[in-house]
Amino acid sequence: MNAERGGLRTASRLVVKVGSSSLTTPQGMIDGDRVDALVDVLAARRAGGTQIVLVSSGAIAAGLGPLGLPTRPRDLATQQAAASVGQGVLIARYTSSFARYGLRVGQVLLTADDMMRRSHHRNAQRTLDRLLELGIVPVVNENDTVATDEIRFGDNDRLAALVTHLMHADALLLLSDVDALYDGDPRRPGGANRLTDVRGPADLADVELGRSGRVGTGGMVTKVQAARIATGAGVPVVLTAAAHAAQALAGADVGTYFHPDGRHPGTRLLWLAHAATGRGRLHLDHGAVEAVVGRRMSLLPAGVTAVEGDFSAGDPVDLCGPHGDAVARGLVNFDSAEIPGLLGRSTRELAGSLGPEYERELIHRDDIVLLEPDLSGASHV
Ligand SMILES: Nc1ncnc2c1ncn2[C@@H]1O[C@H](COP(=O)(O)OP(=O)(O)O)[C@@H](O)[C@H]1O
Ligand SMILES: N[C@@H](CCC(=O)OP(=O)(O)O)C(=O)O
Repeated sequence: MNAERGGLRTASRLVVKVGSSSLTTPQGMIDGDRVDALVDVLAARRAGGTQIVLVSSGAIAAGLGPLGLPTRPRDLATQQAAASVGQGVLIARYTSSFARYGLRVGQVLLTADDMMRRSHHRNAQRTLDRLLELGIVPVVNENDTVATDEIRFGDNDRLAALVTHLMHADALLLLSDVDALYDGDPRRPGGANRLTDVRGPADLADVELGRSGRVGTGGMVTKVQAARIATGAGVPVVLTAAAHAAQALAGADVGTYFHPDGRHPGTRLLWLAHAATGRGRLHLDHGAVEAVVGRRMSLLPAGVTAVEGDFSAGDPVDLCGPHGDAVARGLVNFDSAEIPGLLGRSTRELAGSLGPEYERELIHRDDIVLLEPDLSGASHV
């Protein structure tokens, strides 16, 4: 075992995320044996005093069988109906499985909004902290039944990374039906090579990130995004198969180890960077892009040429350059309906005609993160 992987053995707070494919049968039923096998590993670790937050997918997949659906539905309403049925079945199974060890579980359903808005975020953190203090194993999933297409995570990989950061966990374990990240989809003929370590984006340059299997949603793209969120916040990540969970937690050389890069960005900007996409778009002229991206200044109405979308003050919006590409994301100070009347005007002029409350930036510099133009949507925070 190398010293770095040993950190998983000594971690006192862990987030473990398990994907749908590791918990359900091809017929859309919970695979009780696999749930028990995972719980055996987690309960053993709990007995050693480690606090564990379990982020579990599988609600939609577990709802397919009971609803008589042969495959995962494509439309959101049926997915939500399946999740509504499946989440109950899933949590019941975890409850009885952990009860074999005298452990209780607490169901925590979160939305992207809960991760993004400061007050919700604090609330989620307090609840999870309290559950851990009480010796409960929180079982987290996205609140699929209320999430809409625009604001949902859809996969639980990024949600798990944000929970890791929120809870100041020492490590994140991502469990899937594949035993590691490979340089290409291992299902493809010809085979692929396992990556044992990822130290930064350069190690991923030649990796083909394929789509998900039958019941999962994110595939490797969201797992790598999740790993970047967590490692960017200074937390190591191991990606491996659920069957290797015990070895991974013992620090053995299984799966792929994503090394932390040591930076600890503020929680708020981390949510902003990795929240669901902006609720609207502000189009900036060259000068405004230079000010916001180049000099890290606040965004003033004078540099905005157009606004798109229907959003409220406090919502995240994407800031687009003259070619339409999103270069930054920020929490806007005005409703979308108010903004057209402010565009191109100086704050002094606005204050003179509309009142002193308009003498402010559209987005304050402290509420802006810059976006990387790559697959991750991750940012320089
Ligand atoms: N480069 C890659 N390395 C490993 N697995 C990959 C890669 N590209 C695509 N995959 C596929 O991603 C799948 C796991 O993603 P997904 O089905 O979303 O899992 P989960 O339900 O566990 O979240 C694997 O079954 C694998 O075939
Ligand atoms: N919240 C959803 C997660 C969807 C999903 O398939 O996620 P994953 O298996 O982690 O790719 C569910 O419980 O079905």
